[in-house]
Amino acid sequence: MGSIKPNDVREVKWYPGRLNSDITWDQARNRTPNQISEAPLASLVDIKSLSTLLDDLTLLLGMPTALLDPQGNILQSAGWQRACTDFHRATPGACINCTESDLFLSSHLKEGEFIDYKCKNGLWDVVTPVFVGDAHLGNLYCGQFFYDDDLIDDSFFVAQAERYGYDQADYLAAIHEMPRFSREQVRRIMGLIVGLASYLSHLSLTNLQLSESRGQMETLINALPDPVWLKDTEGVFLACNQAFGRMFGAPTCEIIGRTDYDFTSAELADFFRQKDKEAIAAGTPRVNEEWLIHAESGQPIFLETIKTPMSGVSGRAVGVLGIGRDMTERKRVENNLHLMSRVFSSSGEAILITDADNRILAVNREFTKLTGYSKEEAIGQDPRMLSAGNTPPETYQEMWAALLTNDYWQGELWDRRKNGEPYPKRLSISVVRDSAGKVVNYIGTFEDITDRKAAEDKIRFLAHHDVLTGLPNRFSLYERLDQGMAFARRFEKSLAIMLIDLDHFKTINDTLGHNIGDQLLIQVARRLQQSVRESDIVARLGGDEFVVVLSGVEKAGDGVAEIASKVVTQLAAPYAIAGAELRTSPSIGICLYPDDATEISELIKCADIAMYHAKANGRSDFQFFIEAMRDEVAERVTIEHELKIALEKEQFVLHYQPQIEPGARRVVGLEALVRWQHPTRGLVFPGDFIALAEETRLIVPLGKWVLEEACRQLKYWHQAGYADLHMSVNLSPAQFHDQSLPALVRQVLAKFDLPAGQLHLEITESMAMSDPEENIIMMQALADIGVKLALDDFGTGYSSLAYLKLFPIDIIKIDRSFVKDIETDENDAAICEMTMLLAQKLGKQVVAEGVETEAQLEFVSRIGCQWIQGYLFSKPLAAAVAGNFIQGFAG
Ligand SMILES: Nc1nc2c(ncn2[C@@H]2O[C@H](COP(=O)(O)O[C@H]3[C@@H](O)[C@H](n4cnc5c(=O)[nH]c(N)nc54)O[C@@H]3COP(=O)(O)O)[C@@H](O)[C@H]2O)c(=O)[nH]1
Repeated sequence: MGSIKPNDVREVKWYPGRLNSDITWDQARNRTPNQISEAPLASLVDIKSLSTLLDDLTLLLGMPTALLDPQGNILQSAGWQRACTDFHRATPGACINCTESDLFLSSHLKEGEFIDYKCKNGLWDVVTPVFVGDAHLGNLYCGQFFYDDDLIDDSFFVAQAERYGYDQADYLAAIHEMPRFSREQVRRIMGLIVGLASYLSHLSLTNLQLSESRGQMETLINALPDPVWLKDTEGVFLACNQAFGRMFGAPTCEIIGRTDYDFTSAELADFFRQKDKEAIAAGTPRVNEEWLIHAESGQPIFLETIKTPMSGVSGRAVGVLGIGRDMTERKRVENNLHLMSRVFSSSGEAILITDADNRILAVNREFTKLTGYSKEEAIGQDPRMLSAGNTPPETYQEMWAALLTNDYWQGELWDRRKNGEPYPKRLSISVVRDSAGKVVNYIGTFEDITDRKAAEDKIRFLAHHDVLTGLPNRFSLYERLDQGMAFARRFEKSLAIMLIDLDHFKTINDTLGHNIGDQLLIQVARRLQQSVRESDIVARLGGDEFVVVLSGVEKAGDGVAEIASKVVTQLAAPYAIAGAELRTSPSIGICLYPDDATEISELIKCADIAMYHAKANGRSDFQFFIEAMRDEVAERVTIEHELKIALEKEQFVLHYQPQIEPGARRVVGLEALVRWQHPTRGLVFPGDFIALAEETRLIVPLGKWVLEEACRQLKYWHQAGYADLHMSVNLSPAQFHDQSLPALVRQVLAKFDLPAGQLHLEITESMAMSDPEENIIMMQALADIGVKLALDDFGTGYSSLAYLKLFPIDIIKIDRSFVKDIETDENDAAICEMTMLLAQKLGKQVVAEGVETEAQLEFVSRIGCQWIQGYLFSKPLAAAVAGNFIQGFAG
């Protein structure tokens, strides 16, 4: 050891103290500087906890101590204030110089070595390094002493005092008070300090290793895709990985220290807690299955967790380790498989699965039920075993082609059950391929379509046929007619279209019942079929309308009339139905394709017009369509239009035909008969427009006008002194069925203040019999008003006597067709007599219509007819003329 050379830090630095026994200063100086640890000491050791240790050590040693990092930053120190003295500490730059030298010195030391050196202030410091492995973590210092063999050169300290402006005396006194140690003492002290350094090295190393292994562990568990967590026995999270954090929707650092209750519903947290407790209580790993919502994805996940209880050193439970595995996909697959197997076994369709070589691998219950083959019988077989052998080979070719290109085929085949019974089936085949596109399986599903086919056939039949007669319906007729027309065009032939309507069928239906009507229609259909060739068409359009289409007709329509005549004869022959003999007759309209029309709808229209003419000409006959009829139709359209205008412009007038009581030679009443004062055609009679007005329902406003006008006129005559006169007004079917009729009658009677009994309302017999039970209600409503009801055209409408008794009618008008030939036709005379007898029996008044001759008058008077209406006395007269007639007749 040399003497102290003051002032120069560097010099001070190069004044070597003594290294520990094995190393010389020069040796230390020539070493490679220590590598500085990247891990700061403060992160490896709890520096604060060293504070007490250094304090105690300083007290014990009588020397200040300090722990510095490799850069010279003081991490912890004790006693330096005293040791350095206020003077030294107050010296700017002094410490820095010291630190620099410390750094240099210590960085060249190895673990376990120490070195002493004299500081700029002339005092000694000793330093030893702290290592972690080869890396230099920091230095432990102690110092600020003199060796006992130091010669204290006061001049050095005086110069120092001067240099730094210290009080010289004080400074020298302080210097002389500084501790003095023998080298042996310092060596021993340093043994302690080196030991402490070694302890810190080991502690740092341990902590570093611990932190490294923790880091590795974290990397490891964070790399796991499955959630992993650690809880204490209270359910507080001690650790978890990032997968777990994602599941709970929080970073791991926020989860640690908290519980399930902070992240899930209380119910779920209770469940987790319970399962944790069970695992801890069991002392062995427990597996649970849990559904929860994954916070990050928002999707429900199915988690299989293994909860392993953890024990401390003492063996006591300290917590539970949880490892979860997201089994959602597997669960979904499981569920799907379960579902598929249920679908397979409980499917209402038969299912068979084959391998790529078309050998049956599996069949379901429905397969066995449908085919009769058990699973055992079917497995291993080719599905051809099911074939009935009558499916065309093209069907199979088409099937395999579709499977090859589309992986799917659907179609209908004929198979045979095990018991030999053939049946039609609807089969769907799907091809299953592996990821390489190779066929693995064929899945066939099929059902027995016997019932469906039968239903389809039935529906097809019903769609094309009339249910009652089994004849082709309108739809089918049009289809066949279309084909027939094409055929006729090709072979230059004609078609004859006959539209057949049964005369008075409605009356038969209404009086004898629908059942009888239906029987009649069935028999008519059979007769029609028997009347023509099989190649001809017989169809029913609905109601009592039939169509017969004769094919292969020569251009001129030759032979059609003969067939039509035959049909009339056939249908007019009596029918035996329900033990009774029934009669009807047809009215037939005939047109020719292509002469009359080339469109189906137009042909039917032509036949209809012709049929209408056949009816108008007296029924039970046929009528060919002629071009002039088309004009009539056009005329009807014109009249309809003109009728509307006539109503608006009040072009109608009433004529009145007197009704006479011949014995008393007085006019008892008048019948109001409407006429149309047409602007160009003159006076038009009701026969030319009433039917059309009825069809178009214009009769309702017209009838209302007639009723009002007739009552107005009656009131006029009453006021003129003929208060006993009654007025007869005709009611059309449309008027009669209008529910507001009674109200209208009341209103009109009230308007003209007429006694109800002097208004007679005439309804035709056929109208009354069209729906007798329903009509009685309206008749009664009118009778209740007090008006009198007359049954017009009696004898023409097939009255049922039973109903006649029930009708609340007062008057019967014998139709003029019976009166006309009363003198010559015994039948007519008999009908008139019978009507009279019946009326007397029922207490009804009788009016004879159409009395034109004295003889007729004499006859009807003789049989007891009270009132007479006819040209013999007067034609219908305009109001003024009728007034004169009343006056003149009475006179
Ligand atoms: N709903 C309504 N129908 C009405 C109305 N006015 C008339 N009619 C109906 O028109 C039918 C024809 O009437 P019309 O041409 O006026 O003929 C009537 C008489 O002129 C005719 N008649 C009377 N006596 C004779 C006769 O001796 N010989 C002969 N050839 N004809 C005669 O009879 C018709 C009256 O018959 P009826 O009504 O049955 O008493 C007519 O039948 C009415 O139905 C109307 O306003 N509304």
